[in-house]
Order: sequence, then structure tokens, then C-alpha cells
Amino acid sequence: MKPVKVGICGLGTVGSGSFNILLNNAEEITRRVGRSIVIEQIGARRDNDTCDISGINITRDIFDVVNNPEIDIVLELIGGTTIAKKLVLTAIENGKHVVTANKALIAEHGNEIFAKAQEKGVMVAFEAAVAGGIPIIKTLREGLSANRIEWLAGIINGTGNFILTEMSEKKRNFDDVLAEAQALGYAEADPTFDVEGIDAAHKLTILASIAFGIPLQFEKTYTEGISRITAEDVAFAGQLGYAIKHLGIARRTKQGIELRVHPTLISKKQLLANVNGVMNAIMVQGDVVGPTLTYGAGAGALPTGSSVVADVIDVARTLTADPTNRVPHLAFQANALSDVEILPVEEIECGFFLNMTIQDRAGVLANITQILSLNDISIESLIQQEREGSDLVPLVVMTHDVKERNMNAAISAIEALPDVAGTVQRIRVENLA
Ligand SMILES: NC(=O)C1=CN([C@@H]2O[C@H](COP(=O)(O)OP(=O)(O)OC[C@H]3O[C@@H](n4cnc5c(N)ncnc54)[C@H](O)[C@@H]3O)[C@@H](O)[C@H]2O)C=CC1
Ligand SMILES: N[C@@H](CC=O)C(=O)O
Ligand code: NA
Repeated sequence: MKPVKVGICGLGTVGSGSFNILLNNAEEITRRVGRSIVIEQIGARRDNDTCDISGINITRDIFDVVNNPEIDIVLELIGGTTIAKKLVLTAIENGKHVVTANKALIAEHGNEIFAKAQEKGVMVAFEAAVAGGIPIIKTLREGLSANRIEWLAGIINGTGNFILTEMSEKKRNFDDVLAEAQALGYAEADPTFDVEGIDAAHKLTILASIAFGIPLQFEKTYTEGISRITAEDVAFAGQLGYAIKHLGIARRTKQGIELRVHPTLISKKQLLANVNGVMNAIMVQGDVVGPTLTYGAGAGALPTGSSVVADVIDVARTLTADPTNRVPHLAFQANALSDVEILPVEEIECGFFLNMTIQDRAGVLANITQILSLNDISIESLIQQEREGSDLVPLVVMTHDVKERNMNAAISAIEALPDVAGTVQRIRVENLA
């Protein structure tokens, strides 16, 4: 059988990982596919020391790759949403299948890209875009397709989890750990995407569409990152038996769909609380299977390349199959996506961990508890600590579940008290059951 010809655009972390896997595991891959997969051309600004490209056609113009008539599958591994979008749409227009690791591109422009791909009868595969090496797209789209998915919650940014783990276990500072994550190739080109939750929001948008059969709606995903989390928050949460994890949560309710990314307190007894470093994990609750958990490296050259190459293999295997019988991009048929509402974050109900600095004076605590009670918020536990030589002391309050709207009102009132210094740190608490 004729070999399947691949063109790689971008030879950075993920491009080099995918290149090396395609070469090093070529024999195993051929046994799986029934035909060989060859790298026909690479489009890259510069060579990469980890790749032996001898004998391979290299171009500095990535558009040569998508216009190369020999190429069957284009690997978009450059990142970003401007040139990458043009590149992918041109590849599709030229009748090529696309494999991408680009979550920003899929979350923000996937609806348009998939429509174009459907029109042209080509595949766009994006397993590497969510949770690096974990086959979560395949799990949701195929492995769990008998289920009505009720909710999913996951640690879906490796850089963020690496930072929180190192801060918590080794007491390292934020900037220092972020620099290491960048050096290891985990972080996005703009690392604010990692630390401000944008990258996780891109991934959650994709997961929610596949889980619930809704169009991609990145702009409606509530997004909060880890940049405000302090070592003190981590320590107090630990005292109360909780870990702070950056979670993406998507849940169906009677009113609509919760779609949110934020730092979250979860009990240390939860499996997710013990997912550390660059590792990612996603819990999916299906109505018939119950809870499932997938775990693996969320970033890095080879783990991400593992997903890229698995997609290449899937596409190569499917090339002979009937195009109308392929697995749909968002798991549900394009004309069967539902328009159920994404809920505003004010409507979401959960517990809260509040960390604030107050004057060590009689009556302050009573004022705070009164505000909470006026807003129908009940307290689960409380830590008040003396601080030697200072009138200002930390106060940590854990609440039972309450609507975000009530919590907003309470926090505004608490911050307005003269005896409360600065702002109140708020972290949501989830029971994940
Ligand atoms: N690094 C990781 O662990 C993961 C990254 N991703 C995604 O994979 C994609 C690539 O990320 P990385 O490999 O980490 O980035 P990177 O910055 O290491 O690699 C991107 C490469 O593309 C090249 N490039 C960019 N624009 C180009 C152009 N116009 N012409 C030619 N070359 C161009 C750059 O020179 C660079 O070598 C991004 O969409 C990222 O979000 C997804 C999962 C994990
Ligand atoms: N920057 C991302 C890379 C993988 O998607 C992360 O840290 O998770
Ligand atoms: Na994946």
C-alpha cells in the first residue's frame, strides 16, 4: 500500500517530539496502520538540535507544506491563532487532513474550522490540544459514547499544576518555578495563558463541547488563574485538609451548563488532590459508567507528541473509510448540537475558602460572621491566628455551599469594613461528587 505522507509545520517542543516519535517508532506504527507514514516535508523557521532531519525536505515557508500536492496530512504545531488559522484553513481548502495541538485555535475558531473540514470531507484531529499525552478526547468521544456525561473536572494545565506543586511541596517561589516550566517546554509562548487560566479555559471549552454536544463557546467560559494564590493560602488550606488545585469544571444542571476554570480547594482524600507536577488528570462522571479518571503528562515534547502521532495514525487508518461515517469533530453530529445555556458564574453554587487580614480587635469577627449570615452563608470552619507584634492577623473562613452572587455581596461588605485590610482572597471549594 502507498505510504501516507505527512508535512510538519513548526519544529519546536511539540513538533520535535512528534518528529522523533514518527521516526523512532516507525516500525511499530506501520504494523498498527498497515502502511508506512513518511515525513514528506518540514516547515520550520529554524532547525532543532534534537531532530536528525538529514534527507528530509525542509522549507522556511510553512505555506509550502500546505500547498505541497504530495502531502496527505498537515501537522500544525506552530501555535497562535492568526497564521495558524490561515494555515489550517488553507490545508483544508487544499483537501488535506490536519492534526493540531493548538487548543487556542480549536477553542476560538474550531466551529468555523470544523464546518470547513466537513464541507471539504477532511479530518481535523486535536487530541494533543487537551491534557497533552492523555487520550481524553478519544475517551470522551469514543470510549464513553454510551453515556450522558453529567460533569467533568480536571487539572488541565501542566505548567500551573507544576507551579502549585513546587510552591506547596518545596516552598519555592512562583516566578522561579514558572521559569523552570518554560525551560522544560511546558509553558505557552505567552505564559500568562498558563498562569491566568486562559490555556485551561481553551481546553475546558473543547472538553465541554465534546462531553455535552454543544458548539465551542470559549468566550462564555469563566476564567480565573493561579497568579493570586499565595504560599499562605496553600498552607491554611493544607491545615484544613485541602489541596489547592487549578481545575476546569464543566457540569450539566437543570438550568444550563457550568463552564468554569479557577483555583479550587479539594479534599486531600480526592485522587485529583494527589495529581502533582506536570501531570494532568480528568474525572468524568457518566450516567452509566459512573466516575472515571484519566491521568498522564499534560505537557512536554514526547507526551504531547504521543497524542499528535496517535491522531496521525487515526487519520491514516480512516483514510480508506467512508467519510460520512467518521467520528464527528465534537462527538455529536454537527446538525445535532444543542443550544442549552451556559450559566453566568453568579448562578454557580459552591463552598468558599476566604483568606483575609483583619485588625485583632473585639467585635471584628462578629461583624464578619453577621455579614455572612445576612447573605445566607453558613460557616464550616474558621482559623484565626495570632501574629506576634502585629495588630493585623489572618482570618480564614470556610463556608458551606452558597451562590456566587451572595458571596460577591458578602465580600464587598466585608472589604468595606474599616477593620479589614486590603481585599479578601476567595477560592472555591468543590466536593466533586
Ligand atoms: N509545549 C507543550 O507541552 C504543549 C504545547 N501544545 C501546543 O502545541 C503548539 C506548539 O507549542 P510548542 O511546541 O510548545 O511551541 P514552540 O514555541 O516550542 O514551537 C513552535 C515552533 O513553531 C515555529 N513557528 C511559529 N510560527 C512559525 C511560522 N510562521 N513559520 C515557521 N515556523 C514557525 C517556532 O519557531 C517554533 O519552533 C501550541 O499550539 C501549544 O499550545 C499543546 C500541548 C502541549
Ligand atoms: N502550556 C500547556 C501545554 C500543554 O497543553 C500546559 O502547561 O499545560
Ligand atoms: Na489529549
